[in-house]
Amino acid sequence: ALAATACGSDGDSEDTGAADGELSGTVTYWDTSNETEAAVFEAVAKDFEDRHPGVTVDYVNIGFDDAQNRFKNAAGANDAPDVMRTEVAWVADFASLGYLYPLDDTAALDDRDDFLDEAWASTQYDGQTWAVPQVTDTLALFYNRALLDESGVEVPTSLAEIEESAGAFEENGVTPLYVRGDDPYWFLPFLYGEGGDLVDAEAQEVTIDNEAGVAAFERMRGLIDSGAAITDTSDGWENMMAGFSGGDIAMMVNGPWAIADATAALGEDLGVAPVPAGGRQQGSPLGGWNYGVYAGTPDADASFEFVKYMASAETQQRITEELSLLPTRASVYEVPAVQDNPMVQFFKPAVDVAHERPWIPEAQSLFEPLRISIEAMLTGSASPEQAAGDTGDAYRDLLEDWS
Ligand SMILES: C[C@H]1O[C@H](O[C@H]2[C@H](O)[C@@H](O)[C@@H](O[C@H]3[C@H](O)[C@@H](O)[C@@H](O[C@H]4[C@H](O)[C@@H](O)[C@@H](O)O[C@@H]4CO)O[C@@H]3CO)O[C@@H]2CO)[C@H](O)[C@H](O)[C@@H]1N[C@H]1C[C@@H](CO)[C@H](O)[C@@H](O)[C@@H]1O
Repeated sequence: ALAATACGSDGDSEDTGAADGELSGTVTYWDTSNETEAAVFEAVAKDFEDRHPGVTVDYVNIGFDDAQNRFKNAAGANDAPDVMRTEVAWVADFASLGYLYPLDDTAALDDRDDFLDEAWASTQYDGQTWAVPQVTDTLALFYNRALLDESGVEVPTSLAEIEESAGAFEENGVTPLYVRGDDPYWFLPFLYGEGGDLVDAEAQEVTIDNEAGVAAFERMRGLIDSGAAITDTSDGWENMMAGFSGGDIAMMVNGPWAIADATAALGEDLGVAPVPAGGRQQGSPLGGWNYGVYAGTPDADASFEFVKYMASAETQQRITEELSLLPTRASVYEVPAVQDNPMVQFFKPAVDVAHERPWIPEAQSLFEPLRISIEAMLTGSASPEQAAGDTGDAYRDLLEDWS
């Protein structure tokens, strides 16, 4: 039975025909966070029950791989979770399919002006708000201070400097850099570093196979051929974290979701810096996550109040204090405990200059063809030029009448 009274954040309650202040129902929340993050996100989600004894929170961690398809399959079968951790590039996709609840006039959207512009942008589609921001992120260079000091290497600011450092590291049996070859997101700093991009959404033009795009594939290929970087076409996350945590690899490119594990392994030896520049400039992608409400959620008021609680300044502060993930509310960056967090001090300015992607429904579908082309290049079945060209051809198939 649904008896729901929406309680505003200041405790007043509009009676929606139920016992005063009583919110009831079940909220199933699908989370994609990694193992270390999940411990915190589950505890935070379950604490909602203390505030609303009539509500049961069913926290389900489904991991990241295939999460997008799993939600779409579940929604297509009208069997989706009430609230879904929605990656910034999934919002337009899910909304265009009618799978998300429009949140503009619901309790889920509280103090909307407090959200960072770059986080808010990914929640908008076709003039409406389809999700509420959770965390924002970008990629950075994680390095092991002890290994750099032992080899007398300064923190590199460019891929060329990383190639130059290979000799010094080799003398200590250390590999300079790990670059993921199994996750196309990790290709973006190479692409932006050459002044390129996947597409030009304004001009409706595919640009991955232009001169800058080809240069990016060549830059990645060259870094690996030089011996300065190692990579894999599968199990990249596990291999990267094991090598970096174990001291075999001096540097890795990664995001805030890796801070907790990297800090546990390296402690004070962990340093972070901007991703190294390519041949033209330095650039890193903007990523992140939002809360989406399933369009067919049966206990809508409970789902809205759950999202309002999870995206609240109080909850965001707790998540940053426990995991060093980046808040999406400006007010949370004013809290001393957040201001004093060295990881926030580094990543917030990095996010402010990160490269935004076009929030169009097709945006998320550009990565799989890129992943396939990168794998072909790394396994030697495609030259950098062929890899760029194959990706461009795949994009033109996906994006009808784009040039
Ligand atoms: C190929 C995939 O391309 C896209 O994904 C992009 C994504 O759009 C980009 O924004 C970016 O995401 C960042 C993210 O912003 C950043 O926060 C971080 O996330 C952390 C969490 O922080 C951390 O908590 C934890 O969760 O761990 C997370 C993961 O680290 O890192 C993410 C990048 O990993 O990069 C993604 C590309 O990977 C598609 O959306 C699909 O996912 C597609 N895969 C499917 C394609 C299907 C066939 O079409 C195939 O059948 C299926 O089997 C495949 O699954």
